[in-house]
Amino acid sequence: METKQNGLDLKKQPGRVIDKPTNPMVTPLLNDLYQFTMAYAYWKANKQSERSVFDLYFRKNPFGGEYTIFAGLEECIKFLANFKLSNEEIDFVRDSLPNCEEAFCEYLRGLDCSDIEVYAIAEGSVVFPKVPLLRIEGPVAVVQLLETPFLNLINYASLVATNAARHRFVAGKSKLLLEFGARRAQGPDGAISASKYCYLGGFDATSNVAAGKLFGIPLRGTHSHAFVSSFMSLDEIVDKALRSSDGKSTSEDFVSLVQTCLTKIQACNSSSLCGIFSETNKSELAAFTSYALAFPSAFLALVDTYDVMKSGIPNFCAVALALNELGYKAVGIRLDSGDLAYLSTEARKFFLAVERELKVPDFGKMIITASNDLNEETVDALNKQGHEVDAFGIGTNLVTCYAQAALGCVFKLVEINNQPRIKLSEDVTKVSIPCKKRSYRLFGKEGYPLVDIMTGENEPPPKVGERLLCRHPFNESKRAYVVPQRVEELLKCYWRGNADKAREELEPLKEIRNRCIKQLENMRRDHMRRLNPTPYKVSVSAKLYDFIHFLWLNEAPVGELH
Ligand SMILES: Nc1ncnc2c1ncn2[C@@H]1O[C@H](COP(=O)(O)OP(=O)(O)OP(=O)(O)O)[C@@H](O)[C@H]1O
Ligand SMILES: O=P(O)(O)OC[C@H]1O[C@H](OP(=O)(O)OP(=O)(O)O)[C@H](O)[C@@H]1O
Ligand SMILES: O=C(O)c1cccnc1
Ligand SMILES: [Mg+2]
Repeated sequence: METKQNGLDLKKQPGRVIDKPTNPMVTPLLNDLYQFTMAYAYWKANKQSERSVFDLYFRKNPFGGEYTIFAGLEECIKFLANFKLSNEEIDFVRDSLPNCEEAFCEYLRGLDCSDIEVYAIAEGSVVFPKVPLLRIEGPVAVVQLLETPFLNLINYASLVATNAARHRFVAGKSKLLLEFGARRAQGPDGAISASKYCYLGGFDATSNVAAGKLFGIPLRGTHSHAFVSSFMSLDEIVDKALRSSDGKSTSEDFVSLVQTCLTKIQACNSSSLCGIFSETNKSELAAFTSYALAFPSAFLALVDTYDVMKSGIPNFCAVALALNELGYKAVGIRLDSGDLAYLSTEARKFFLAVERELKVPDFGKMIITASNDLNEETVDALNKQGHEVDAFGIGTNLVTCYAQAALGCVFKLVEINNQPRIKLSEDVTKVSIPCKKRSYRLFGKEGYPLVDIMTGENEPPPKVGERLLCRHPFNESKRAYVVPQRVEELLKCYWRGNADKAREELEPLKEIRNRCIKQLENMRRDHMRRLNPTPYKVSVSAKLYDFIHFLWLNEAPVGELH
């Protein structure tokens, strides 16, 4: 039987209060039925406590790339710390299993994760296929009950974090990336998880208020077309007074001030301004003016409701100039349709012309935000054409991971009762790597990671400056000697029921995000490029290679030809 901590609450040990999972739906029942049927069958066979080791890993990087961002670990640890089946849940399991004996229910009632150990790569790390992201050890029936929830918590988190990182890569470091996906995400958890993990993957902010509150992610937003089209005319604006930013004076009629500014722009004889517009849409001007009255120090406008260059931009500039006269600085515009390269360039020219003609310092530096079905390809295309966008608002393609539906992490038994296990397949990429293993990242002379290597648990670790043979796990001819300049052990202990032994603390999201950004910056550029990136090498030690192939031959039946 599992060793209990004498009824001690695992999540409330001194100095180690671990919250519940973010989503209250994450309970032991968020599981596949077969985990419970297997748990029952293990229990019937009196095998439930056999010490097992499982690896959680993926087989192929997503989005046609050669890297993945590991995310979701914190939620797994929260799940472990709070793992307990309620009486109601046990009743449901009893009713869901045929012939369930009461003694099994008693066994379930006593289960927690005090006898589980989890070793993991730090969340936010750049990771590669086949290398375990997590190694989970414990009584086989309990570990089996962790498979589905862990995969659920890691698969989407890592996929969307990787998607975010890829968008960051094409957009470049200097651009502001805003996640706008809540309305298009796959349900409430999709929205909350997307906001969290897009931030982890390098986005700057989210429009999702709940995610801002839950995780402290910066909130950003503009306004929608509905706000613009809800206005009919300037006469709707009743309270027209606006105090100056220093509070020393008040414009009693900000609407007239805006109209005067519009006339000023119209009267400019600059070739960049005149001829572009004559009459602008007055209901749009009313909307912008109202928005500025509500947010004089954070004014920005969605300028594509009627016509970007003939109406939206001149109207925005009129309101921005009026604000400027009262000591405020407008923030900028959002473009949500049309040719974003062309329109952003034209908008910038217009702002610069206003700066020059009307002598308004920094007017040319207005922030131009672009949105509308953006994805890696469109951002890349915009870069190639040349554009003046400062911020990208990205929703649907980012949070739904439109380019790839799932990461495909798996959870495989690699050892039980100290006996290594292997899963064979016709497809070599699906053969599991047996044994309780350690893994290391080896860094080269230039500071970049060169190769990840897995070894048996008891092999001596790779040493700096010492030549080491790294072998492809399945392809005999692929091997290389490496002399590492730095060695980093990848798997660290994040959970053990026995709180007296050291384990890694859970980190704030911001630190995880920093790790992700730093590690991505330290990858060799050819692994990162979008077209035909070079695969990063994942290897095993010579000893583990030999053992894998010995076990493979041992387990694979010899065919007979007739
Ligand atoms: N310069 C550009 N190069 C490549 N793609 C672009 C460029 N500008 C915009 N896009 C993308 O082209 C698509 C245009 O979308 P769509 O055909 O729906 O037109 P739209 O501008 O939204 O028109 P509408 O106002 O009628 O909705 C979007 O996915 C957008 O991100
Ligand atoms: O395009 P996404 O990447 O998903 O970004 C979010 C979109 O959501 C908003 O409008 P919405 O799409 O609801 O309306 P619209 O398509 O008419 O602009 C916004 O204007 C963006 O277009
Ligand atoms: O704030 C915005 O501009 C926004 C938010 C969500 C979706 N689209 C746009
Ligand atoms: Mg849209």
